[in-house]
Amino acid sequence: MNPHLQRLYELAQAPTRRIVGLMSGTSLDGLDIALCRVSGSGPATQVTLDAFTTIPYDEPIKAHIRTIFAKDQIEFETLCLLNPYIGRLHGQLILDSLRNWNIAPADVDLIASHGQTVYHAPKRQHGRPEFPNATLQIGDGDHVAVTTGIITLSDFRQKHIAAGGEGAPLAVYGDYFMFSQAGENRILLNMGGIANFTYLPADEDASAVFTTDTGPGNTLLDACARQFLGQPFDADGQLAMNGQVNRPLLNALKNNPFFDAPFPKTTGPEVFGDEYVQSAIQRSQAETISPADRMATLVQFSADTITEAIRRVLRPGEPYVVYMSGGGMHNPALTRAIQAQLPQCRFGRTDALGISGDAKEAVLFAVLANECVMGSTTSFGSREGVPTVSMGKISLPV
Ligand SMILES: Nc1ncnc2c1ncn2[C@@H]1O[C@H](COP(=O)(O)OP(=O)(O)OP(=O)(O)O)[C@@H](O)[C@H]1O
Ligand SMILES: CC(=O)N[C@H]1[C@@H]2OC[C@@H](O2)[C@@H](O)[C@@H]1O[C@H](C)C(=O)O
Repeated sequence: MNPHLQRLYELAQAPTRRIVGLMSGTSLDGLDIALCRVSGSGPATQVTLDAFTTIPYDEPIKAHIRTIFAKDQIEFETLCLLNPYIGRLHGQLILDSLRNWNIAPADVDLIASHGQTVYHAPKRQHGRPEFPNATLQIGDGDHVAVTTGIITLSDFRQKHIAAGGEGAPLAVYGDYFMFSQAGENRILLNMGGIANFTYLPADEDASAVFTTDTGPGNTLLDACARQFLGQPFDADGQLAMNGQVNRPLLNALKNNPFFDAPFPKTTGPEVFGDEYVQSAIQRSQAETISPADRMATLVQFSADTITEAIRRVLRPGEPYVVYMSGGGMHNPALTRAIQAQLPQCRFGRTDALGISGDAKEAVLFAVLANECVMGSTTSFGSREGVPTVSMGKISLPV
């Protein structure tokens, strides 16, 4: 028997698995690496986050990824080259981090690798009835496994699509297991490049639980910061807080059928990118507004679409707690605008629940890898978009 298959068999029976979860999201800011200990499975999952780091991508890497990222037309050679390149890069960054943490690679049981999303195309978006939902993550798991010598699970989203989902959001699987709490209505709000939230009702009814994207989180704010500040993001919302919301532009930005579509739904920078903003600016004749006003309006756009989505699940008179995660929780212009519109909710961060909001998505993939190895599949009822399925492909190091 292949000794790695034997190892997987033993891991599934061990009380705890040490899993490195990876996430590199739509912000292209870098690779999130979460060193986790995971025990149990399904709703009995317990996670301890032992270490976490974000390793920023250097500018040449960001530039390479941007040449193909969320674009309809690309140079095929670049896509082909980046697939193994990113896998090896991620493998190397894991080895560097383990060295910093004084952990030997042999003491890590599994890597759970999300890869880099380069294109996301649910049916609603591509509109071609003969084709299914589709999404593409690169950074092949075989390269991660061979570079590190650690069994690697990767490419989680394809199985979700194969089983009837859109390939995202997958957060529901981790959020329900880690954060559902009887007696408290919870909203887990993640503000990355794209924002999403998970609804966790106080009665813990799995069939009512779901995660949905709401639209842009930071992606348009970051593009505006690159253009006007020459910075990767508007640090602490400084530019936004010096501007005024331009109502005609805000209304033009909000005029998109995605926002009225039923939950759960997904989107990406393929829709909400530079061209989207340019078109809204032209339609609202906002060409001459200041950079600060543009940033303030984009922040309001993210905040309005997030809060309008969340309000659709709130029952009048009931208390809710919103636990924030993702880089957007560090932008006070965004968080204040959101809080002002949800007086029915108390706000905190997932840190208060034991998992840092910066690490939450990387931890999610460790949980998904654990589910795959443990063979557990929790039913979320018959809701479309949340199939009962395990996810991840297994790459062996030799
Ligand atoms: N101090 C700060 N002030 C303002 N914005 C910040 C700050 N810190 C982080 N951010 C925002 O957070 C972003 C990074 O967020 P995050 O790492 O959650 O994105 P991601 O993982 O790429 O997202 P996704 O969930 O879409 O995959 C930055 O690009 C920036 O917009
Ligand atoms: C296709 C893709 O990579 N989607 C990401 C992205 O980043 C946030 C949002 O859009 C979410 O749908 C998803 O990631 C999280 C981890 C998810 O699947 O839950």
